[in-house]
Amino acid sequence: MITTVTLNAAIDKTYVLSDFQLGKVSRIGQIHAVAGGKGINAARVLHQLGIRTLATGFVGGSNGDFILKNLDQQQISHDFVKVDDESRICLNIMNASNGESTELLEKGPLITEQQLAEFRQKIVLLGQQSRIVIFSGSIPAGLSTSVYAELIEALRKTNAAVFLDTSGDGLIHGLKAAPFFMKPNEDEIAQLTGKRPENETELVQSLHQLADSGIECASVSLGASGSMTVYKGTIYRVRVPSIEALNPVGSGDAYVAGMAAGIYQELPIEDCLRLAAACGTANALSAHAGFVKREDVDAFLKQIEIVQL
Ligand SMILES: Nc1ncnc2c1ncn2[C@@H]1O[C@H](COP(=O)(O)OP(=O)(O)OP(=O)(O)O)[C@@H](O)[C@H]1O
Ligand SMILES: O=P(O)(O)OC[C@@]1(O)O[C@H](CO)[C@@H](O)[C@@H]1O
Repeated sequence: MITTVTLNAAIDKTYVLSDFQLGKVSRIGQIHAVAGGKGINAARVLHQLGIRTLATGFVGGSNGDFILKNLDQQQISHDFVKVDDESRICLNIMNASNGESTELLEKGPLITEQQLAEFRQKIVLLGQQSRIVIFSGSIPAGLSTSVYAELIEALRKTNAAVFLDTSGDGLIHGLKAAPFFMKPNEDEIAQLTGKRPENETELVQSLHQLADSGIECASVSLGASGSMTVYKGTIYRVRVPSIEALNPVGSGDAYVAGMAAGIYQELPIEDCLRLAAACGTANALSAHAGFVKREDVDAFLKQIEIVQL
């Protein structure tokens, strides 16, 4: 089983507008609301790939009830700690006239020490039953920025391989706990190494820097330009087909899910990278974050180019 952790679960609301202008009244055409947050998105993609998955983390209030009901409707197994405060809403405003998306992300509920202790116990039990545990997304109020590092340490006594996909101080602390896999984007690699890579040579240097700090596998995702990965000291450059992206929000989560699915199925590393990239690209074809169609993934698998540098 693969367990995904979403400490800051959300209702992901997407408004599709024919033309969005700041400072003007807009009436919404299409509305879509779904259980979200990065770990839940990854769980949905894993489920769509047919991998046994369980989603955990914290949910609260009526938004939390919506999230659990929506996961049930999608037949995604879950085991969340319930909190008193309200889970957040993350709003994505899609401007159909130019394809731009604007994200408004609430900070999420307050988590108490006691609720964190309950979660710590749960994740260790789930870690014992999982081959992979994926930690994704922002850290809700009340929790320290070292929470991912602490939870990764708690999982050390299990055999689960840990994936970490977050940003800011949580990412910087998390790196010190040496997860098996990380997927920073270009902004996040700059937070980790202190320098934004300006070209491929600098990107390679940044990846070697991550490997030197004890990460077995790290991918920097580059949106439509694909990704670059270091695995056991070797660098892989992955290029993706050019597509008419509808909504790339959640492509990073789909990439992480594809990578986890590959490692879970013990595929060779190049096939893991192919599956990760195909899932990321397939997600960009969907209007909603964390959705892929199996036929799109299969079609893209044949079009991904990988070279060892
Ligand atoms: N426009 C696109 N065209 C083709 N593939 C894409 C596109 N956008 C994303 N991808 C695929 O998805 C992967 C991850 O995307 P991206 O780099 O945007 O992640 P991210 O910044 O973490 O996204 P998010 O935080 O919204 O989940 C890319 O490496 C690529 O394989
Ligand atoms: O605030 P976080 O946890 O960093 O990001 C939350 C979020 O923007 O990420 C997903 C896309 O990757 C969305 O489903 C969700 O709304």
